[in-house]
Amino acid sequence: MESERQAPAAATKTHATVAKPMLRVLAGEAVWPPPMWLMRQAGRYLPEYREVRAQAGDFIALCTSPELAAEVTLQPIRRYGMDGAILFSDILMVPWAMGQPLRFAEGEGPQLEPVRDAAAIGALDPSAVVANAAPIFETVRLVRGALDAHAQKTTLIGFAGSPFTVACYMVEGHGSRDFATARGMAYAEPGLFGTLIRTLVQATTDYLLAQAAAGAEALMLFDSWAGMLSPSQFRRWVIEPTGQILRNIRKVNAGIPVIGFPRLAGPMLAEYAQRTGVQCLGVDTSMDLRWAASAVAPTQALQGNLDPLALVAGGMALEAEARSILGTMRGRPFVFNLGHGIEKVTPPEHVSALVRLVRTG
Ligand SMILES: Cc1c2[nH]c(c1CCC(=O)O)Cc1[nH]c(c(CCC(=O)O)c1C)Cc1[nH]c(c(CCC(=O)O)c1C)Cc1[nH]c(c(C)c1CCC(=O)O)C2
Repeated sequence: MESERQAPAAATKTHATVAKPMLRVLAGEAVWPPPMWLMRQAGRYLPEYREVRAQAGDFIALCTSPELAAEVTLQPIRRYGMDGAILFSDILMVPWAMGQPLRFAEGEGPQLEPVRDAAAIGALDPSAVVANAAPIFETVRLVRGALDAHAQKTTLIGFAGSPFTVACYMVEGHGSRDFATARGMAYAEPGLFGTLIRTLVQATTDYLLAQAAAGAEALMLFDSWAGMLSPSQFRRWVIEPTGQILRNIRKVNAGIPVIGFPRLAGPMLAEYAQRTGVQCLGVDTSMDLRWAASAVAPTQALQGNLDPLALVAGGMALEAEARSILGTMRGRPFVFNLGHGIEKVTPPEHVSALVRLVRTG
């Protein structure tokens, strides 16, 4: 879309999806009150999620059981009427689908068999992702079918991790404060690290396009650890691969909007916004929204950035933070969200209070 102000909804009614508030925002329109959803909105803070999770057994089984994964995707939509439904899966399902052994150990987070040399990286099979991730695309089909059946205005969001963040876990083998092994490899063996990133660009392109073909209406790239990089490394390992994925997607799917979330990017957000081709920028809690609005094009949407801990606290602290965000973003294409994933200790009724507050603008 060329300008902030769009034709009235009536003029575009022939395309039912255009009326969905989140898609209008991603197309550059300042819809008010803003559409909202929350990162990690399906998860352990919801008793109904914990029930299905227990039924599924382990986390990967849940991600690869289409009926159960569709059910947990829809739980926060039923409970809160969110404008966005994010596919229930995980960014590490791409390495899993390329053949890297993965498990989610209780209380320890993800554990992967690290890939640190040419043999291990060469053994990864990006061309196997679409076949191995078939149950995940089936989840997308089921969720989209359920949303369409109820003529819901909720937008179905597909996602992947960005190559850099996924590579961090693949090289390190687990979560880390600083991902020093992965970032060290990027400096010491840029050719090898580059091979891993290129493998991930291919796998991620295919994976996202398959989600779009199955019914995802928007896509999001999570780059949780982008903010650890120096500016030159950020250009090389975040902006370039993300831009490549966007160009690859555009060759096949000209229209699907993409949200990029380079967490803790700071002032590098401006270059990321200009050069990657994303329609919307996810902004983390640390970022001043007024600055972010000045750093991106007026038709580029912003999404964020309530502190997940304000949502845990609730009450006046939550209200003040949420109102400040709304006041700053009024008049711009904006999707209300958290600045990072919801905390598992979040009282579900605080989410209800937030939804009421945002809905009244
Ligand atoms: C880095 C990252 C991961 N996964 C993800 C990221 C990027 C966003 C971020 O920075 O938080 C993204 C993600 N993970 C999950 C989703 C599902 C959709 C949603 O947002 O509701 C999404 C979009 C489910 C999940 N992914 C995970 C859970 C918890 C598993 C469980 O239920 O036991 C869920 C609901 C596990 C996971 N997955 C990952 C870690 C580090 C962990 C362990 C930490 C934790 O347990 O919260 C990797």
